[in-house]
Amino acid sequence: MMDINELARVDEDSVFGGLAELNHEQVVFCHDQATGLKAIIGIHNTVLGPALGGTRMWNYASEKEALTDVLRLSRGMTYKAAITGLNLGGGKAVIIGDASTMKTEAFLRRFGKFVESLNGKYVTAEDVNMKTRDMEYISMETSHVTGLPENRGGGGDPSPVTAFGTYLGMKATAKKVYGNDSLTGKKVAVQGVGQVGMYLVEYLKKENAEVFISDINEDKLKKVAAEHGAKVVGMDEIYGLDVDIYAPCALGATLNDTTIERLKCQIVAGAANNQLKDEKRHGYMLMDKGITYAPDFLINAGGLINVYEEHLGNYNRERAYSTAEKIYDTCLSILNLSDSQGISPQEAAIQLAEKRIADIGRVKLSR
Ligand SMILES: NC(=O)c1ccc[n+]([C@@H]2O[C@H](COP(=O)([O-])OP(=O)(O)OC[C@H]3O[C@@H](n4cnc5c(N)ncnc54)[C@H](O)[C@@H]3O)[C@@H](O)[C@H]2O)c1
Repeated sequence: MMDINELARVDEDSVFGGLAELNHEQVVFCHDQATGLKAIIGIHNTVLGPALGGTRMWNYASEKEALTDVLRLSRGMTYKAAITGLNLGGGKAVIIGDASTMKTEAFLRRFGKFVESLNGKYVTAEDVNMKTRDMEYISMETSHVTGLPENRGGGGDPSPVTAFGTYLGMKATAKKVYGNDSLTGKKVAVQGVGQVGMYLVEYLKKENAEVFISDINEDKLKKVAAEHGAKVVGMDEIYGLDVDIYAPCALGATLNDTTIERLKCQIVAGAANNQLKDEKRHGYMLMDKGITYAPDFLINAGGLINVYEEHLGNYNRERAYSTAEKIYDTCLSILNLSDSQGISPQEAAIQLAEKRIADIGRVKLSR
């Protein structure tokens, strides 16, 4: 299989090149003149189950950029579900446009009709710029939707479960690196104190870690600093801090040539998706610096676990937390595999995920 970073180099005009190289099953282009809807649904793999993944609405600079995003994101969902032991495939949708002006009821319901036309092969949920209210409109046209509000039988905000899983992944990595998983007295730099970051800070402070935070949003910084006694640092300063753990909880690609050079930590463990700018190269660059990386798609899987619980029916938050607890053991076994095989933790995680898909795929074909 081609390295994900090769995707950007696939022939500009070759849509099928991108699909074939990342092994996508199907990509659906949705267009509706009346509402102005332009969406792409990427179905990467459905061997383990229906392709569940959120819908992201973004003002993409080009259609090519939107396609690249949906291909990368849907592939990530396949691995996230597989490594977490869920019976789900990987999918994602992107809607091209301005979320602040275009999301009318008709627009969202038209998108719901497209989701419905796939007969459950793709199940949607929230992602960037999509809220539980939007899911309610989508649900008026399709039952293949999760992330509904709690008063509609849904699982509500998945962020606390994501933060819990990330915290356990961080502890498992500490166990591997320091021989015990206590974070007491450890210095942890949390980049981004949004929905996930603020809950993560709460877990860390409860365990008496020393927490440093950065964010572009001054109000969030003030609130989290006041509530949990975290120390505010500059947006750029966070990379060079003398800390034990760096937890990226804002955007992707913050682990790159420039930032890795500056890191002084022994562990990177955070919730952001696609933290490694170049999955392969930067995974190994961290290893060469002696920094242990907790694979992002594994330790941030709490949110997917939460919507999976909802998808199964009779949503039960306790069950979601108890499934998320398994992230600790899975993370440790991946770090051990990475050690024994001399490969990066990200590569080890992808290997394990692909093995589960292959094994279960054979079971499904057997008589
Ligand atoms: N919410 C979930 O359940 C969930 C699940 C899996 C993965 N994730 C990933 O975790 C990350 C955080 O998700 P969230 O739901 O907390 O999002 P959010 O939008 O609530 O929080 C992100 C925070 O990062 C801040 N930020 C943006 N750029 C920054 C920068 N350069 N430096 C410092 N802070 C910056 C924002 O101001 C915001 O407060 C995202 O990458 C998301 O894809 C979230």
